[in-house]
Amino acid sequence: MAMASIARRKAFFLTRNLSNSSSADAFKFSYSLTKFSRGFATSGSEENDVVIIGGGPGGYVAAIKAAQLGLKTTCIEKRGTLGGTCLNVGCIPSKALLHSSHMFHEAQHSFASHGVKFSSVEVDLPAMMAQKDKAVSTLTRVDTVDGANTVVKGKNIIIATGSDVKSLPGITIDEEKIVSSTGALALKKIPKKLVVIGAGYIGLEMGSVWRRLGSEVTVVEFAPDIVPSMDGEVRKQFQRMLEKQKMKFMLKTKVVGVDTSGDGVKLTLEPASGGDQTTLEADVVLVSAGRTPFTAGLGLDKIGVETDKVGRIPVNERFATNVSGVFAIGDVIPGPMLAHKAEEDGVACVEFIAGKHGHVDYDKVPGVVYTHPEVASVGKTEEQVKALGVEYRVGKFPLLANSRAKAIDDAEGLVKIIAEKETDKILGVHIMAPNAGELIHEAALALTYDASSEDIARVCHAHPTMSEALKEAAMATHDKPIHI
Ligand SMILES: Cc1cc2nc3c(=O)[nH]c(=O)nc-3n(C[C@H](O)[C@H](O)[C@H](O)COP(=O)(O)OP(=O)(O)OC[C@H]3O[C@@H](n4cnc5c(N)ncnc54)[C@H](O)[C@@H]3O)c2cc1C
Ligand SMILES: NC(=O)c1ccc[n+]([C@@H]2O[C@H](COP(=O)([O-])OP(=O)(O)OC[C@H]3O[C@@H](n4cnc5c(N)ncnc54)[C@H](O)[C@@H]3O)[C@@H](O)[C@H]2O)c1
Repeated sequence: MAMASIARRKAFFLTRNLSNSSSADAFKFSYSLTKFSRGFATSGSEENDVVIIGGGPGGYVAAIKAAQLGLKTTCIEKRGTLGGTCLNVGCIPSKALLHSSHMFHEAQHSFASHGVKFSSVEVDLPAMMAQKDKAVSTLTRVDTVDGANTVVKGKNIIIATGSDVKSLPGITIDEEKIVSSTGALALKKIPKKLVVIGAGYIGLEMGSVWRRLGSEVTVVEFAPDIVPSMDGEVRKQFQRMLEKQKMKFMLKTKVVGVDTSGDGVKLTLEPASGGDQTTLEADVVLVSAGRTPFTAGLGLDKIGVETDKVGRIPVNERFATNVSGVFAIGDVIPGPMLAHKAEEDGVACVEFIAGKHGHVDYDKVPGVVYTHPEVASVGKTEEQVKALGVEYRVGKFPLLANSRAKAIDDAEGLVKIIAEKETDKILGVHIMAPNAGELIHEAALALTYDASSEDIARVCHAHPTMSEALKEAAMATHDKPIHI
């Protein structure tokens, strides 16, 4: 039993494996604790202004913000470390492996053309995993303290319990042969054949990691397209690029059975619309068909907090649930399941609790797939704009015409801007580029301030940078680009 505190931040964090107490009040939990930091924690019957359940990007950010606003705050986390899914088994370890595997791939396939030669290059998987673990552990600071049981009370409760992998009927995740993202981040050897179920964020990122390290990767996707939420034109180029990297796709296909009785796994597949079955063999199968809100053990029904048919907790614009004093944020509520969105929820939620104003615009939350090149977007896709019946213009600029991308010989991709025809207001920006996840924020800022494509085009951009591709695409939207 442990307590974690981030003393310099003044919020108070408890980490302990929490299960619902037998009490009818679902939010009275017992803890072993107690050591308090800077007067922001509570003890025994002392009441907090805010109690936050879950120490992921939603919960811990809400806790820090609440403490900054002078609210007496306790954040309860059942893991031994803060950071939630994102830091422990999500964003950070996956980006560490994406980076390491990209370096290996570059060393194998690109260094020689830059005049960097060596006789051989090999993967040291334990060292790669150790580097990933170091990235995680240096970000999860925890001081643990044992103590006696107590009850934590709060005037306001924020549920920030996140999400868990969505299981598929008839497929049991054992984290060895059939893995979730958590298992895929910690494989002990490189699988010869990896089958990925679901061509979404996790499938394409983790599929890329293992493909670069040498696995044959086949992605089975139920929908007709990969990453169904992505702009159609960008998605087509993205798929072609992944296929060039030798990732195989079986679209409009569903997995209807798995047999793990032999050495590997035998999958039975069927067209999504029904038809003849086929089989596929794998050493490891990654289940990445989405994530589901996690509220197990909270006893929400006991206090009457409603959930929708997929288990999410509906909230209003102030993040309030249907029960007074109970709020919810992050993956457990509707909206994109992204760490930065959970953080924004957390900040806005406690601002409301503190009597201030908060705001999160889900239409302007950037999304990034951290493959190589990365694919990032903010705002609407062309399909969404069309469906709204808005008249629009599209401006595009290929990376092939960008001097920085050419200089570093990494010029696959494009910038695409969609703007309202009448006003030139930017409605959506989609970027496929090596560093698209960084480039997208200029577009996010532009959308937030209702900028026009001309506004971006008239900003002086440093040369040579890939950001110039955004400027040129903006020029192409309302006028003409210079360099094509
Ligand atoms: C492999 C992978 C890669 C990802 N990569 C990215 C990325 O690159 N960028 C991005 O934006 N998003 C990414 N995500 C998504 C991101 O991790 C989530 O959107 C984010 O973590 C949600 O934050 P949260 O605070 O809502 O929930 P979580 O991070 O899930 O945190 C919830 C916390 O609550 C705790 N908890 C649950 N129940 C209780 C309880 N009863 N008592 C106490 N504590 C409890 C859990 O232990 C957990 O630590 C990734 C996800 C995965 C799986
Ligand atoms: N870079 C990032 O920001 C990042 C990285 C990883 C995860 N995440 C977050 O984590 C969440 C979960 O990721 P994910 O990749 O599991 O989900 P996802 O929603 O991104 O993709 C799931 C894919 O699986 C497909 N699918 C669903 N059921 C299927 C079935 N039975 N057979 C075959 N395909 C099926 C869906 O059509 C979809 O394309 C995402 O929503 C994302 O927000 C974000």
